[in-house]
Amino acid sequence: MSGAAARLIEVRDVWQVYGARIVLERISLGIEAGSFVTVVGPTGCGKTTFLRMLMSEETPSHGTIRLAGAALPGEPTADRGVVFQRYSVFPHLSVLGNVVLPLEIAAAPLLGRLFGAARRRAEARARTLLEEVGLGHAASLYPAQLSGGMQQRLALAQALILKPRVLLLDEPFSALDPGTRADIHGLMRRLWEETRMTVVMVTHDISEAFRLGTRVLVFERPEPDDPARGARITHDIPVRRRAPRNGPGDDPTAGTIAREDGLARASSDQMESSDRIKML
Ligand SMILES: Nc1ncnc2c1ncn2[C@@H]1O[C@H](COP(=O)(O)OP(=O)(O)OP(=O)(O)O)[C@@H](O)[C@H]1O
Repeated sequence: MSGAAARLIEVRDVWQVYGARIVLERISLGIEAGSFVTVVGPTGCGKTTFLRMLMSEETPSHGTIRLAGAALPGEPTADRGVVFQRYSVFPHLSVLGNVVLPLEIAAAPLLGRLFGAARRRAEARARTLLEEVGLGHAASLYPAQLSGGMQQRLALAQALILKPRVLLLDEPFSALDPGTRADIHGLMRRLWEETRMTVVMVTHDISEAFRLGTRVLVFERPEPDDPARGARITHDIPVRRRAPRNGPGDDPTAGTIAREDGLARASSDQMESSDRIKML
């Protein structure tokens, strides 16, 4: 398959303008099916705005976004799952109920409920996924009874139950403590490897961006104080991993990340940029 044919998302000359303020300008890129793209950049540079456009929660002021060769639908669709930093799950539903709900809405959009055998099938599917994300024991609990890490595992399960082609993540792990975050990184990579879905993740954490991503995009405003200049993609960095020591079943998040050789040569500029971002 040629590179162009494998592109699932095609962004062409996208701008986003709010009143007199240009937030994003000249954003063009292709995202290959199965890639894990991470987006970093200073606060307020338009990362979430970019993600919201991929979700169809916002329309670009200018330019086009295509998904699988067709114009992006005008509203969010089940083939694009999403997880936010917080509040992705419904507090009044049990853990199981939260994961069954997307199946109910997809199968019975008017009632939003399934009954009898259809409900049992949906619950069995949800329980399997809950086991996969490490929440098999927590199916009858409510979100308020879960730790932050468990809530984000639940949010991932809820986003994955409809098997989206694209998973959009907006700082999903940033509120977690470092140990919990490391665990969920392992889970995220395993889910990504198993499903081969395409992931676009916004993060403030540059080491997380390189640990999880196959490609890191840096958004930056060339003139931060000039409202007439929006952010652009200033660096587009492929990431490759060294093989794990004991084979592919080993720790998928082992921190052995290296840049593509060609880019390593140009990386001092990029590291300066990365350091700047880290400090913001
Ligand atoms: N609907 C809107 N109307 C007006 N301005 C908006 C709107 N949405 C976002 N903005 C502005 O666009 C800019 C970019 O916001 P965005 O949330 O995309 O940035 P970000 O890079 O995700 O920031 P952070 O890293 O702090 O989360 C901000 O100045 C924000 O105030």
